[in-house]
Amino acid sequence: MQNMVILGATGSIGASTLSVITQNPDKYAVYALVANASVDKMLALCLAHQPVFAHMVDQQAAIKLKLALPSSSKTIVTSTPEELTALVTHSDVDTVMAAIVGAAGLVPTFAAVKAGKRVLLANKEALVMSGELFMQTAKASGATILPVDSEHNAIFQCMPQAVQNNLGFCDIASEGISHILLTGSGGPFLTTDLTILPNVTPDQACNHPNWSMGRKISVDSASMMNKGLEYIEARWLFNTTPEQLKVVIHPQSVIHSMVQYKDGSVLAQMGNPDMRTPIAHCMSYPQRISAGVEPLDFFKVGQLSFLEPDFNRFPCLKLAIEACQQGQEATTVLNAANEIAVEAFLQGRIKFTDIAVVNEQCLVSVNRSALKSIEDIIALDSDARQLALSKIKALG
Ligand SMILES: NC(=O)C1=CN([C@@H]2O[C@H](COP(=O)(O)OP(=O)(O)OC[C@H]3O[C@@H](n4cnc5c(N)ncnc54)[C@H](OP(=O)(O)O)[C@@H]3O)[C@@H](O)[C@H]2O)C=CC1
Ligand SMILES: CC(=O)[C@@H](O)[C@H](O)COP(=O)(O)O
Ligand SMILES: [Mn+2]
Repeated sequence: MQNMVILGATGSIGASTLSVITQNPDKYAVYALVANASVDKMLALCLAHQPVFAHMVDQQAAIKLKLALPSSSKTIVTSTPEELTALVTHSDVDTVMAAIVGAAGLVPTFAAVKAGKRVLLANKEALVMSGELFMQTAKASGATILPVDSEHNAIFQCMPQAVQNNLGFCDIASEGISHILLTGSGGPFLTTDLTILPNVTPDQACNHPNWSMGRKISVDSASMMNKGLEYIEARWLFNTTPEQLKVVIHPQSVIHSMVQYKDGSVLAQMGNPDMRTPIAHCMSYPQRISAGVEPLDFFKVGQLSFLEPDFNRFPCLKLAIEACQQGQEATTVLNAANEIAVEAFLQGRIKFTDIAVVNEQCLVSVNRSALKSIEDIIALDSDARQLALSKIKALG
């Protein structure tokens, strides 16, 4: 039996994880559920899964949850940052699903890594901000990192055992690999007339053609910043050089990524676009369990197609690839700026096309210094957020 903590339990990945747990009750137990402020969702999850702990980052939400739980409930409600660290590092915990959205996921995810847990990593922003330190810390603590993000999970599945056993420090060339092909759908605006892009609405941006996801990652898919963040994520997980990592647009999201070997072989992982597949893979690795996912029907899929990304349409992808080349400071700044810009777009304060403008302005002008610790990274993240807010204000 694996005892699990689910960071981001009320979100899309949280729901998929709990669905896989429900289908495999003999293998997994819910130790703790963690969210920010969604009291009603958390209450429903507590009643259904009866975790030992329910943690709400928002203190008012924690108070409301305590009042709403029936007196018969044994779930303990917590709320302070110290209590959250204690939860994820507790000796009873085997596995932590890291699925808080954005930079907010960094501290608890990093605590789980430092404590040597089995960490199922969906929160790509944590790796974008702290990749080098994250992988070094995992090596030192003996934590097992398993990639949940569908592309990275696909790449992982197409890698030889030696790479799977040495994430972050592998030499993929010596394993006969020439390239990783990171696939992306191109999102809802792949063929939209460029003159219309400044006027698209948040709901249109969140209307992903293939995946049902939270709003932040959905906007990132629409701008292809998601693929940029994933490019950086892949760089750290698979220790790649720029020449070893290529982005391919694949609008159907049936192939979740590929690995090209020097003998000409290309290994691809495929499946219906349903996050329960990579989640179940990570939960049971190296075994396999049922995930409740419909088998892929190739006759229904019909055609698979591939395109080269157009940086004119998707400037955020170019910015992220450039930031990855520049290093950890640049990727931390870009991630922070993007979170602020996406939130402003979702609130109707800036245009969709302004997201790339804010990101670029922050990337060129933030004051960067060497990042040696999580505290340094958080300080830079905070500065970049302030800068992004000032850039948004200046846009009018
Ligand atoms: N959805 C998907 O298919 C995929 C997602 N990912 C990654 O997984 C992560 C989660 O995405 P997704 O599930 O779509 O996001 P959602 O928006 O659906 O869920 C976000 C979760 O994070 C919680 N949260 C938000 N802010 C905080 C905070 N400050 N402290 C603690 N918890 C917080 C939310 O709690 P509350 O409800 O209380 O606000 C919620 O549980 C992201 O990093 C995303 O990039 C990666 C691949 C695929
Ligand atoms: C499901 C998942 O992993 C997402 O990150 C997904 O890849 C988003 O789709 P895009 O390929 O459009 O970014
Ligand atoms: Mn992905």
